[in-house]
Amino acid sequence: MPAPLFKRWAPPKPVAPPVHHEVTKPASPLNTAIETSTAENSPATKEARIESPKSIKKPKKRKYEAEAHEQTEETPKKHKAIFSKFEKVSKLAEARGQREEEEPTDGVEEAEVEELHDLQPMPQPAEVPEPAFEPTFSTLPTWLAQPVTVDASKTLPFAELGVEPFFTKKLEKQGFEDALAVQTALLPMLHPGFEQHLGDICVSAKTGSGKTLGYLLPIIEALKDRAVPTLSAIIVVPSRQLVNQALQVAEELCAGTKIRVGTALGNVAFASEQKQLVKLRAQYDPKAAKELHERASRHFQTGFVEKGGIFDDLKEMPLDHVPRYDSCVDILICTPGRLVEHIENTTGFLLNAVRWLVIDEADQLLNQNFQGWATVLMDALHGDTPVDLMNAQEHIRKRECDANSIWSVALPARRQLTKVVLSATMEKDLTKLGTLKLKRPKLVVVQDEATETQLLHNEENVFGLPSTLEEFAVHVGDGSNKPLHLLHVLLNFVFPGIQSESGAKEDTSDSDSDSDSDSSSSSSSSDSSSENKSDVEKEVSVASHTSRVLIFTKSTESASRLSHLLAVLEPSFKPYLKTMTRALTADASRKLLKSFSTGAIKILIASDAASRGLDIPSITHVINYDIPTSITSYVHRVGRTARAGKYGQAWTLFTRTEAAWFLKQVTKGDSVKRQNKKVKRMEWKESDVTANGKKKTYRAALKQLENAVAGNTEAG
Ligand SMILES: Nc1ncnc2c1ncn2[C@@H]1O[C@H](COP(=O)(O)OP(=O)(O)OP(=O)(O)O)[C@@H](O)[C@H]1O
Repeated sequence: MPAPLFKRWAPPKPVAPPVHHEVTKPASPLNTAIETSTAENSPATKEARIESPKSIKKPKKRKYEAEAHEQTEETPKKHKAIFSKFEKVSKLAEARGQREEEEPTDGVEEAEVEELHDLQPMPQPAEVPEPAFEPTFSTLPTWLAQPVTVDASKTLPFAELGVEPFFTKKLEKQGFEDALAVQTALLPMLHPGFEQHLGDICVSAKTGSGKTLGYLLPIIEALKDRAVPTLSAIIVVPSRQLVNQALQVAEELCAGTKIRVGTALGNVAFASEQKQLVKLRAQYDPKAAKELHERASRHFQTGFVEKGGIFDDLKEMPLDHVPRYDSCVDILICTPGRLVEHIENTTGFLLNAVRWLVIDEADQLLNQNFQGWATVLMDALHGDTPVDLMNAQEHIRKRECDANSIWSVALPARRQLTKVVLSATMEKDLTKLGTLKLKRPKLVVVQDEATETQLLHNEENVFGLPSTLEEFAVHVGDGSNKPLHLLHVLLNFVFPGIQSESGAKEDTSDSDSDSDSDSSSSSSSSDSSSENKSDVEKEVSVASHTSRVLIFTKSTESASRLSHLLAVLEPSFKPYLKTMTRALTADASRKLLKSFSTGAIKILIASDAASRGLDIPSITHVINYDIPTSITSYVHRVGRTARAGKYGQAWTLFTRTEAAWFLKQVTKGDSVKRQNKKVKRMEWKESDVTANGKKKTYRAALKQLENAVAGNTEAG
């Protein structure tokens, strides 16, 4: 039972001096220390010390004073009042102590005494929980932080979006009934009308969501009645393949109009590409011809004459004629490198009439920025046209501006230029977007409703995957048998039911399922595989199979090696297996992709070069044989399947050393959003993939490959 408050503060009772204390003890420090230690060891003091360390000192001091008062008769008068008070208090404390000893306190009183305890913490109101920190600011500008969002499932008839019947009929013929989500957003923003956005547009929409038609359709509609070609739209894409792909979509839409679509991708000699883009003609203008000849002669005297420039062309002109340059195309689809070459070296290649600049796969293009293409392009677009190449309107504008005429302000604007920047992995990186000199930009984000808040309020880059995509991951140990694991996936999940020529096909029903939480998914997938097997005839040939698989490797060399190994491991694949390498000409790669989309080829092995934009709707499976090097690369690779609402599967083989990055960043990281779906882990025993002599065949195939690399003629 704790002692009452007052008692603890009361000094000890004055005691009668002991007999041997006749002589007053000097108050030496040593004695004080002894006294202190004695007092400290007494039970009362111990109790007080437990209650409060402060309460130890005061009574000791007072005890000493009381003793001193009793023992010394020469107490100064001025301390009398203090001593009398002290005595009163001591008596009071003593009386109370006695009373308490006589009347034992019950629990209620105890509680009351407890309340008087001065060192007990006062009862406090319950803590008000602080709301989690939510920043009310964003480091992003408003247009990036608050994008226009469109639900990925939204579709609308093209006619409702103001598309002319001429084009709606065409689209219907192609099987496009309704506009997809990204198109429902882009068409009104690019069509002239009250919903038109008078500024630039950035678009972030998943792979295979129909971005190409979304930007091409309004441009082609606007140019439909064009009679004389003028370079009005430039579409920049990162690879030759994508140039051809966009060209195909544009040509289908332009059929029946006079719109001319040109390309610049470096597949032909530069001089002939120049002739395809710009036409030189002679214009009768004696005054201008005289001036130009005078300037040309001054230049020829200095010796600094630009080869292939206007003075060079002047030499070819008849008397009193000046060179004039006309564009041969309305829409130019090009790679950035070739575009820069034309801007710098093709006389008369002018961008003064360009009304649309489209940059597709923008994140890749801006990350590479080879030859500083963005800066060169922006200078050409926003800079002044050289005087010799100005059109009539530009000449008038220049004259009025030079004369400081008030009419210069009344002249029509140079032209309305709209930039459309698109990607499935659009990065909110202002330093990169800054090079594009965007004016009044708007960001359009196409996403599933479920992920809306996550994507919008996240300043990090978050990329969505098509909702129709199913992902699988296979751990392949140290990777020494990776080709055999790939073969296992091909035989059992991509081409189920085929008759294996190697006779090495095993049954998946005895494949070991993952024992962790993903095991259900693993077994369910095995089930789906066996369902597939029952769907197709028991033993079908590769030729009649509907699956098409795109296999990604880390380089074109590994693609070639893998192609060789697969052909040896499973000879039935050989006629349907091809490799896409950089060495292929544009024509050869176009033919290859065509036979892949028609089904003449079933397995295409490629490097990352094929990961962007490649649109072959019939691809049913993507396999990452070599793990991608970044999340963006993963998103683009797997996005080659499950396009435009079709079902698709993506498989990734990962080794022990790759597991940490892949599982943490790709399968569980926050950067990839997959609508309550998970990457399914698939596991089987190593013996499953090496059984039936496959290991032996694999070793023989490796040996053959070694010989082939060494140039041994005996190699098969
Ligand atoms: N309105 C539509 N209805 C049905 N299919 C469409 C429609 N518009 C486009 N498609 C089809 O969708 C597929 C994907 O289109 P597209 O290549 O433009 O996608 P993308 O968004 O550019 O993809 P990526 O980011 O991978 O380049 C194409 O095969 C195209 O024919």
